[in-house]
Amino acid sequence: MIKLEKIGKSYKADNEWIPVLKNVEMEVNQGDFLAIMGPSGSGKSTLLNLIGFVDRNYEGNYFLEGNIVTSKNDADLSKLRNQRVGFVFQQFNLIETLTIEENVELPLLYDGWSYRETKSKVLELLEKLGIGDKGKKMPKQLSGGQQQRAAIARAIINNPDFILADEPTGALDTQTSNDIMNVFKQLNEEEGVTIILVTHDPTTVKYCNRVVHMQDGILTEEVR
Ligand SMILES: Nc1ncnc2c1ncn2[C@@H]1O[C@H](COP(=O)(O)OP(=O)(O)OP(=O)(O)O)[C@@H](O)[C@H]1O
Repeated sequence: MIKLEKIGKSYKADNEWIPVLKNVEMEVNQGDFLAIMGPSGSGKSTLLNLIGFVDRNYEGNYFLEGNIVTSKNDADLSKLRNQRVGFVFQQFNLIETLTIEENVELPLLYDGWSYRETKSKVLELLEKLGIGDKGKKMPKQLSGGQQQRAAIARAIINNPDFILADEPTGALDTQTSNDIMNVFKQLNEEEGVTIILVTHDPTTVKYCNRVVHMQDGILTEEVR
């Protein structure tokens, strides 16, 4: 599904180019639940942004379903981002001035759906994620775990090919972290949703079926 070949990326600091990703080779298959682990500053978020079509300044080749992504322009990349990827972040990143329902329906509206069509789809998904009664609330009125469920709903509402989750349990207590990881696990096992998770937390890794480690921009896969 995703294939990265010899990916390299550097940032310029004080007139010097600092390599952040070095010759990264990676394949992600449909249905994988993959963890990316590694110390702070090792390049995990840089890699995630590249996989999520946020960044296109890198060396090497990126293939999605066998098609090369590397040479696409910004407009094509933003279309891919809207249709193919769901993002989940540590701080939830819900829009504070919109209700939960409105937050979750946004990706559908961007995709050209009418308000009338989105309603039942949003309500069904909120119900499935255990926050069916929270649709009319504002994000601030929900607990961290409930907000993350809403963010997951927003990430999967338009059936993306894969979810990119950047430390999605980093702001949650242990019990709520486990609840959220179980939501991901259920989506992965029951609906075949492909998930790529950046995490510092070894306890979240037991939910994943593959683990890769990033160290100074070099990616290696753990043999399990
Ligand atoms: N826009 C940028 N300009 C310059 N340097 C950057 C930029 N973004 C990231 N870096 C540098 O690239 C390196 C990798 O950063 P990245 O955010 O990918 O690491 P990370 O593994 O995700 O870290 P963390 O776990 O702390 O989020 C760091 O040294 C960082 O300072």
